[in-house]
Amino acid sequence: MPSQETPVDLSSGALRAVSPVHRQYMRNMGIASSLSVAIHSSTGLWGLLSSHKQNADVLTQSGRDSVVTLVRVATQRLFLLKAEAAGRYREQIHQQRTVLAREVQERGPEQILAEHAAEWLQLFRARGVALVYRDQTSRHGCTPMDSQLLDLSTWLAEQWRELNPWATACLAQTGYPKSGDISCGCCGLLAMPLVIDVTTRGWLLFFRREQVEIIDWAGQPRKIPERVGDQLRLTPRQSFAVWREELRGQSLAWQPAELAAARDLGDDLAVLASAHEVTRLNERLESEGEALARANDHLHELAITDSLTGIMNRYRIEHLVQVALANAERYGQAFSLVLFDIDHFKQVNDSYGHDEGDRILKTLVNSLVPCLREGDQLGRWGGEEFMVLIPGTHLGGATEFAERLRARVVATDYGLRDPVTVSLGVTEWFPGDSLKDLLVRADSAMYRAKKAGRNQVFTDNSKEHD
Ligand SMILES: Nc1nc2c(ncn2[C@@H]2O[C@H](COP(=O)(O)OP(=O)(O)OP(=O)(O)O)[C@@H](O)[C@H]2O)c(=O)[nH]1
Repeated sequence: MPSQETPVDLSSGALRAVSPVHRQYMRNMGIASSLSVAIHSSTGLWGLLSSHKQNADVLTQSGRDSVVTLVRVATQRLFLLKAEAAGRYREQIHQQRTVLAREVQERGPEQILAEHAAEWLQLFRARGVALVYRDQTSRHGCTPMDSQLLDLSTWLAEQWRELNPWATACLAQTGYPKSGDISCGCCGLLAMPLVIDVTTRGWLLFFRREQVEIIDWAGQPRKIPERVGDQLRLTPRQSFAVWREELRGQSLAWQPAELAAARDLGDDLAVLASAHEVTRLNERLESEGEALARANDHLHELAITDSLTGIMNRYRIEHLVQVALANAERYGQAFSLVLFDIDHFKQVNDSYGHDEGDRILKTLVNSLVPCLREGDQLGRWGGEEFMVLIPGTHLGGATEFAERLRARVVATDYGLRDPVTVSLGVTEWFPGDSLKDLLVRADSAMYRAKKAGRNQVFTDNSKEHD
């Protein structure tokens, strides 16, 4: 045979020399003939059927072929059973995914896990399942504690950047530094990374407890090398006496089908989690938007309202007069203004106090509001001075209205010894008027009413005579 670097694969060779180690083994075991048939699965050597005989015996070709055929038939049956079991498992996982697909976005991943935990524990032959994301944990069954789960997921995120599941039957052998702190007895971990959004990662974690495995070998299976001269030689097993091996610190191994199932369920859970996040975010934005709109309305209301009397403030009534002016210029819509001021209000304050003065202001406003027609606008011009904008009304009608206001003020009971009266100035819009023109005329009319003895209505129609 030509010398070469790599050993020659003789697995399918029918006739080949028996290795010296095997001959030694046969001598050790006191056997003179042996027959071994390899069992291959799609992924490689799966097992070996081995039989021995004490006396030397030559198996005929047909005898050998029969044994090989029998092994093949049995192997096929075995793999068929395994494939059926895998099919049933896939079907169960498929059912779980169908259920998840029907989940509504109102339910968070924690709730979904809580509902399915029992089934998933059974499907994954696990003792505990946990979900870790956004520094929150939710767990079911036998799992490490919350702080340990957070620590474990941080470590996993550093170690495992892939989007496939990561699994071990023995956490202590993975290099996880805090595996000794985990006291729940779980040593097997299947961890599926969840991609919730660009920045948020989570973990779906399944835990298995230690499973002490006792294996009875036909003889010590490990071949121990022995030094012969300056060479190392393998010493094959010495007898068929049962050699018992006890495997500790390991969980059941995670099967490829279980890893695939964890990936499918994890992906579904991640999709549900991100859909849930989007729904929550929208709800929050909506309610924040509504709160903001309410706050804006409130601010606007505050900005245009007189805090003492609750009617419009000067800013607002002045704005409305400007709007009326623009409409009057464009469409010729008439309007009038009444400006009035409480007479000797300083005396009211001086005699009864400022609080009492405030009360008079409020009482006066309340008594006047019922006199207003729809469209009339009453505002506080400042201090004890008020303005009424009367749309669609000429000077005559506005003067009658002002007179009614005056009479109403006098007729109102303020609970004071002295009567409360107002002096009123009335003016009407004329084409070409500016806001200032209107205000000057209304003010001068009111001033003349004061001058004439107060508690009177005066008009300023000076423009009419211009
Ligand atoms: N209580 C109270 N008083 C106010 C308020 N705003 C203005 N005043 C008072 O109203 C009074 C107005 O006094 P003056 O401008 O001298 O006028 P008057 O006493 O009403 O006299 P005439 O206008 O000439 O009839 C002052 O004493 C102000 O302090 C207010 O919101 N509350």
